[in-house]
Amino acid sequence: MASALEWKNASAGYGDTIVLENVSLSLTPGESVSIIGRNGVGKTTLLATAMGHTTMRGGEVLLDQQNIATLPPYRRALKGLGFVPQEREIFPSLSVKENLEIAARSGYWNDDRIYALFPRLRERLGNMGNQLSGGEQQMLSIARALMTNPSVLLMDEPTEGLAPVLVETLQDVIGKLRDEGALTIVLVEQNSRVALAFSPRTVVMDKGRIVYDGPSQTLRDDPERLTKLIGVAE
Ligand SMILES: Nc1ncnc2c1ncn2[C@@H]1O[C@H](COP(=O)(O)OP(=O)(O)OP(=O)(O)O)[C@@H](O)[C@H]1O
Repeated sequence: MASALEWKNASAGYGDTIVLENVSLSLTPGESVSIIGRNGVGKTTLLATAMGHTTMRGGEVLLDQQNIATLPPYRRALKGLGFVPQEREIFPSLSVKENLEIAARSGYWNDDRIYALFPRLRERLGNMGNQLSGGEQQMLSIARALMTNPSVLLMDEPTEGLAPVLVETLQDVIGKLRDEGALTIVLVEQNSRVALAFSPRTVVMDKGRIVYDGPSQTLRDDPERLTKLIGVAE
């Protein structure tokens, strides 16, 4: 099947530093994949390279089979790449409603669908971005990306720093997104339990390369192998 998003022999980094080395990864439309790996192996850089926030040294990034590697980030967003950054980056002096409105583009995701998915945000519509808990900020960051009606959603460690109960809420939300089936989703996740539960396919990165790309079940069934791959038992 044709790919929705593909990194093709992608090498990329920051200035003279190369972080990603010849990475190839392809997702079919509607597919979800989890990316795991220890700190600093290049998971964020993989997403940043799709978004155009790194210096590419070779290879291509294809969205709907079109090479987007030379486009600036905003053009990639307009073409259907949605991004939920690790830092959340919501606007602190805009209300929840304004944070959502500023991103809105017509399509499947509208106010009603967003509030059905995130009832909590409906209750906080008038709150400013800086008057939200960490969990609410994370929800707003995902909601804002959805309001752009992307075809591919890249999420960078959405559960980071959240209390266990909020991790569960968020897991429910991203599970619903996955089950709707229309979105292609790349989830970068430190929490390997969350990552392996989220998608049937998991990619493990190490030192800027892909060292495993296969069923999540295989890693769930073989904790020893998982530990070897990511160096942490969870
Ligand atoms: N803006 C930047 N400028 C220079 N080097 C960077 C920059 N961002 C990341 N790096 C370096 O690139 C390498 C990969 O970092 P990256 O953030 O992609 O890893 P990661 O797997 O997402 O880690 P973590 O799980 O800690 O977020 C690291 O060595 C990091 O120091």
